[in-house]
Amino acid sequence: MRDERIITAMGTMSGTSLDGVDAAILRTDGRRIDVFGEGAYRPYSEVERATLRAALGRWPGTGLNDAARVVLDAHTEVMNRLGPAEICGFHGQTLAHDPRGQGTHQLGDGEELAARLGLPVAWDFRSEDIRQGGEGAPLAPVFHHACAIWAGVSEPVAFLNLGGVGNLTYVNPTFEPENAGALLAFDTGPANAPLNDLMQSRFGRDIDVGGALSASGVTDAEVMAAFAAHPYFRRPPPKSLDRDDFPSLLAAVEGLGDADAAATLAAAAVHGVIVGLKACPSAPTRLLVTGGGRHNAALMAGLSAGADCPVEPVEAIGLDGDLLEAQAFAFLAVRVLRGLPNSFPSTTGARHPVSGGRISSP
Ligand SMILES: Nc1ncnc2c1ncn2[C@@H]1O[C@H](COP(=O)(O)OP(=O)(O)OP(=O)(O)O)[C@@H](O)[C@H]1O
Ligand SMILES: CC(=O)N[C@H]1[C@@H]2OC[C@@H](O2)[C@@H](O)[C@@H]1O[C@H](C)C(=O)O
Repeated sequence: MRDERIITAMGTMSGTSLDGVDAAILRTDGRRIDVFGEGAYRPYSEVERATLRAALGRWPGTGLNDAARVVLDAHTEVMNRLGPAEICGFHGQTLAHDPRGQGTHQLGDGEELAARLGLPVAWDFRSEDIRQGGEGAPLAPVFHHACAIWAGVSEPVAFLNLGGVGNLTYVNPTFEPENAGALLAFDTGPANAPLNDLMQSRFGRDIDVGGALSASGVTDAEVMAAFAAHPYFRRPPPKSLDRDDFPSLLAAVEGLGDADAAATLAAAAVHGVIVGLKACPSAPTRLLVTGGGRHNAALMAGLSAGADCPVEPVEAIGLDGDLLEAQAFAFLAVRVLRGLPNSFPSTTGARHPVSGGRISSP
């Protein structure tokens, strides 16, 4: 008999921005969201961030003990602040992502985390999808679908996560996620990562707060034209990216003044989304933005100018854009537990729906 009990799950996400770990509680049966619980955030310290930054691009077995300890300590700390929960979804820290080559690498040992927390931990969410021919990302789409249902959305909408990388999910809530036409998902292009890198190299700061610098500059047409010609934008979805897949973008703005460089990087992030919207099976009725980039006024203004539908933060339908990805991994953990698929041919390109993930018990 199908297990339909609603259980309390905790999820965590430490994204490509390397800012810190988000954690959140969610009650679900793995199909529908029952109720959202509390959330917590544990920023990485400067020293921890430097350790993780130095590990970017590295694969397992390459002497990552210090970085692994940073990931586990930060997760244990933030997860101990929340609870109780019956299972944890642990995404880990993505260090490298090369789905057609070496695979994907999320640093963090779920077995050790389970022992530390005394709770079952679902982890390693992406590798099985890649083994089944998928991109291994994005994985939040099935959760976006559940969010649309939870919010009572009845028309097709698009969710856009503006993290280090951008990812877009088209949701038609009239179909269940496993049915054709319900979902289309893909990474749109670089989002905040190049902007953060620019702020770091020019000002020693982490982010362009509010998008103030980006909003004060002028987009460089030549850099944009070269960026827009990148073959990624001609590739049909599903498709995914690594954090640093567009190294030439940062190099291209080197000769520009600070404001124009920032404006150009923001315009580049917007470009990927506008191209992506055109790939949707039907025009979304609204673009619901989650992730830190929704706080960047230049990104939001660029999206509003370029999209053919209203652009709003996910708060417009009652969701919390700071916690959505952590909540997603709580939801995905319960789906792993119940053997429900977390990815589909239309979200990652896998040959068939894949549950993925593994569960380690304490
Ligand atoms: N107030 C703000 N103003 C401007 N930008 C912001 C603000 N707050 C956050 N950001 C941007 O959002 C980023 C963090 O977003 P988020 O936490 O969604 O990304 P992530 O989870 O690390 O990445 P990903 O979704 O790619 O895994 C920051 O690094 C910064 O660039
Ligand atoms: C490999 C990896 O960690 N990818 C992340 C990253 O951050 C945004 C984008 O690139 C997305 O593909 C994915 O995260 C979200 C949570 C996802 O899997 O849905």
